[in-house]
Amino acid sequence: MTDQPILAVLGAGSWGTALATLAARNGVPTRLWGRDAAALAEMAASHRNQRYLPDLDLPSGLAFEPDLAEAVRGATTVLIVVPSHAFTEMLGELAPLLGPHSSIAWATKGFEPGTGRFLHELVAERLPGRAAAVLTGPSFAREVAAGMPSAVTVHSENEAFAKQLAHLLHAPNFRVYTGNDVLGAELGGAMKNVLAVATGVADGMRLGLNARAGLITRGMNEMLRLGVALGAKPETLMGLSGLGDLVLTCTGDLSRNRRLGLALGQGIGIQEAVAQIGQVVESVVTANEVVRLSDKHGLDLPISKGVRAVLHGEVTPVEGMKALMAREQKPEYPQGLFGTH
Ligand SMILES: NC(=O)C1=CN([C@@H]2O[C@H](COP(=O)(O)OP(=O)(O)OC[C@H]3O[C@@H](n4cnc5c(N)ncnc54)[C@H](O)[C@@H]3O)[C@@H](O)[C@H]2O)C=CC1
Ligand SMILES: O=C(CO)COP(=O)(O)O
Repeated sequence: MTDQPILAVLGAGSWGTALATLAARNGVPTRLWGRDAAALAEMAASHRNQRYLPDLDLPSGLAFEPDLAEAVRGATTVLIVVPSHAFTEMLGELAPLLGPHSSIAWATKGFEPGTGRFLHELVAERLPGRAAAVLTGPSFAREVAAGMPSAVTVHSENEAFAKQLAHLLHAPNFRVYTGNDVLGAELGGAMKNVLAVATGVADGMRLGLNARAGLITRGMNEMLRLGVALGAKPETLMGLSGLGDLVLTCTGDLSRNRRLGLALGQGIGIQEAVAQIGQVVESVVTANEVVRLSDKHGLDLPISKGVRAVLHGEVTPVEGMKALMAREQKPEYPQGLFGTH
């Protein structure tokens, strides 16, 4: 790491564009790469990301680079913000292009589809020996772009890198905390997308505010049980990356995952709902991976399982909600809050 940071942001959707804008506004030389060269050229000409964040003025200090090799050349930090289904491929493309001093961060939320592997595991395997960090927390791109107050967190085993990345992005209305629990931070950010579908479904079916609060709380219980089984710190799960993002995504109609649930609860089919949203809806793949992980660890996560079953058309939203309510009566915490007693 040098004293002169250069940031490359990979992924020119709503979140990549918002994060690149924050860094550029902080005076950090920042390049935004996307796979659509025409869209980047249009952004450079108009200083707008018309498709994803049409109201945001893109700062003049932000460079748009369609060539991946050029985008990452000499970058001190490469921040990946592509959808989780594209993450492995992105790492493969990056591996031969990165200079020795580039650290890696990601703001993607999810797992590797089909394997349930965490993104930090993929980074360690494909880009070994580099400082690595995840940026996550409750942050709708649209609100961040509008300059509305937000708080997020950066987790890394490398404390210096966590602080450095936080510093690049921290701004008067964008508080960036730091921590060292990468797995816990990733788990919360991924699982909340699945749980947001559940509350969306209930709200779409007009089941009421009690149902929503019950689902959020029992969803938090699922996050804690899976997280602790995998080695996450409970405080991470109770923080911005877990509880914080769970509350945001389960209650905020800007959430695409919640909107998917709302549509399903209103009887709209999944393909039509995803097409209407027109952006990444991570729960569609993440639900499979949460169930895969919980099965592997012998845990029963009924809400996450129900969401997966509804997304696959195996049960209707009505059947899914009935099944949750029909479960056996039991203590709220049979093994203590964190499964330890
Ligand atoms: N939008 C938000 O408020 C937030 C999003 N995130 C996460 O950031 C990640 C990206 O999401 P958004 O920017 O919101 O998505 P988006 O739907 O706004 O944009 C997706 C972007 O990814 C690009 N893309 C799709 N497939 C690709 C591929 N194979 N290779 C390279 N680029 C590809 C698209 O061209 C587009 O530019 C997701 O994991 C999401 O959960 C995290 C926090 C906030
Ligand atoms: O991760 C997010 C906010 O923190 C964005 O949520 P959605 O992907 O559901 O829109």
